[in-house]
Formats: sequence, structure tokens, C-alpha cells
Amino acid sequence: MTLRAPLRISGITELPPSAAGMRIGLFGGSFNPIHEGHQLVIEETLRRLQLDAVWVMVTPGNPLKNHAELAPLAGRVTAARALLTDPRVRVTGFEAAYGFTYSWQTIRFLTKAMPDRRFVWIMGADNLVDFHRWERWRDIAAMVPLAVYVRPGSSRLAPASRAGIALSRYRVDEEDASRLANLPSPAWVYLHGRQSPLSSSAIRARRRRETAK
Ligand SMILES: Nc1ncnc2c1ncn2[C@@H]1O[C@H](COP(=O)(O)OP(=O)(O)OP(=O)(O)O)[C@@H](O)[C@H]1O
Ligand SMILES: O=C(O)c1ccc[n+]([C@@H]2O[C@H](COP(=O)([O-])O)[C@@H](O)[C@H]2O)c1
Repeated sequence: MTLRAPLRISGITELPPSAAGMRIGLFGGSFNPIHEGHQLVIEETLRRLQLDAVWVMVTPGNPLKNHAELAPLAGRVTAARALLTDPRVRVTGFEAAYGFTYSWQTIRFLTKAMPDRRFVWIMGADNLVDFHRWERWRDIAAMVPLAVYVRPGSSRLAPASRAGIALSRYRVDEEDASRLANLPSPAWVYLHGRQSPLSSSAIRARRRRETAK
């Protein structure tokens, strides 16, 4: 399915029409709340993968997580837009509007709708550790290259994880990260560099403690 009409995705409709060949990082997340660790991953992947854009996709809800503490989508999108001011970064909550629960649905939709873009899925190392639990994770790896960014607590676990081992033969040296977006899938890179110890769960826990005082 190639779209004939311009694709309307909230937050990213202002993309230039001449976007063929654009390298776009897809950074999905709960962002509950957004923090500087997310910003660091975006900055590093933009630079090292030589991406033209990163689309921050605020999920209606990670299918593997309990949603009891999940803030409303609109507020998470607004907070992400306030923090992420680089003009190459677009924030959208479009998965909710399209009824997508699983990332394979989003990725299949985008790659079919915009076959002339080069999409890369971006995730922190903790997500690779759990990747084998994602719905159709092997299909995801076959649809788009993956960029995995090191994260404190998961740096050694990630390449030794079930998905890390299953995909090990497709791993690209991080010195070649700038080529990743143009490589056929499966292909993935494990990026090491500046690290942030921040996590949304720690921020939420701190806020709870402050409210309880
Ligand atoms: N400090 C960090 N360093 C590297 N990657 C990160 C970091 N924080 C989050 N990420 C990555 O950003 C994406 C979105 O993460 P998410 O919104 O779940 O934040 P989180 O801090 O992991 O939240 P929580 O603590 O609630 O699980 C995921 O791919 C995650 O791996
Ligand atoms: O598709 C799945 O099965 C799946 C399982 C776990 C997480 N995801 C996606 O992974 C992204 C990161 O989620 P999170 O909660 O770790 O920020 C976000 O876009 C989720 O929707 C997707």
C-alpha cells in the first residue's frame, strides 16, 4: 500500500514532501515522563546514524507494562514536545489514533505507506533484553534496522539476551553506524557512548515521595 494522498500523522505532517531517501529514526516509548536520558539517545542516534529526523512515537501503552500509573497520552506528548526542541525531532501520538497496540503494526504501516524513506527503530539496551517478548519481534527485525543504545544496568545483558543472540550474525560494527539506515534488514548496531542513569520509573517514585511529604 503506497499512499497517494499526503499521510496525515499528527505532529509530523509538516515534513517536506520531497522526503524520498530521508533517514528517519523511530523512537517509540511510554515517556511517562520524558527525561534527559531519552534526549541523549535521540541526540546520539541523530549524529551517529546520520539521521535526517527522529519521530518520537508516544505509545498509548506498552503492551508488556502495567498501565495503572500511565499518564494520559496528550500530556505525555505535550511534555515531550516541550523538552525536545531540535527541529529534526517530531513528537506524535498517532499510534493511538490508528489503533495500533504493537510496534510491528506501526512499523508495517509506516514502511508500506512510505517505502521511499529509510526507517530505523531506536531502543535502549533494556528493550533489547526483553525484545523476544514483543509481538512478532522477528518480523520487526526483518522490516527495519535496529539501533540499540547502551543503558546503565543493561549494557552487558543486551547482546547476551535471547534476541541479541538470535540476531548476533546481523550485528553491524558501531563504526559503521552511519550506514545502518541504508542496510537491508535484519541489521542492528549496538551504540556505546554517553550514558544517562535516568529512568521514568525513578522520576515517578521521586514525585510520589514528594507528594507524600
Ligand atoms: N537512561 C536511558 N538510557 C538509554 N535509553 C533509555 C534511557 N531511558 C529510557 N531509554 C529508552 O527510551 C525508550 C523509552 O523508554 P521509556 O519511556 O520506557 O523510559 P524509561 O525510563 O525506561 O521508563 P520506565 O522506568 O518507566 O520503564 C526505550 O527504548 C528505553 O530503552
Ligand atoms: O509490540 C510489542 O509487543 C511491544 C512490547 C513492548 C514495548 N513495545 C514498544 O516499545 C517502545 C518502548 O516502550 P517503553 O514502555 O519501554 O518506553 C514503545 O513504542 C512500546 O510500544 C512494543
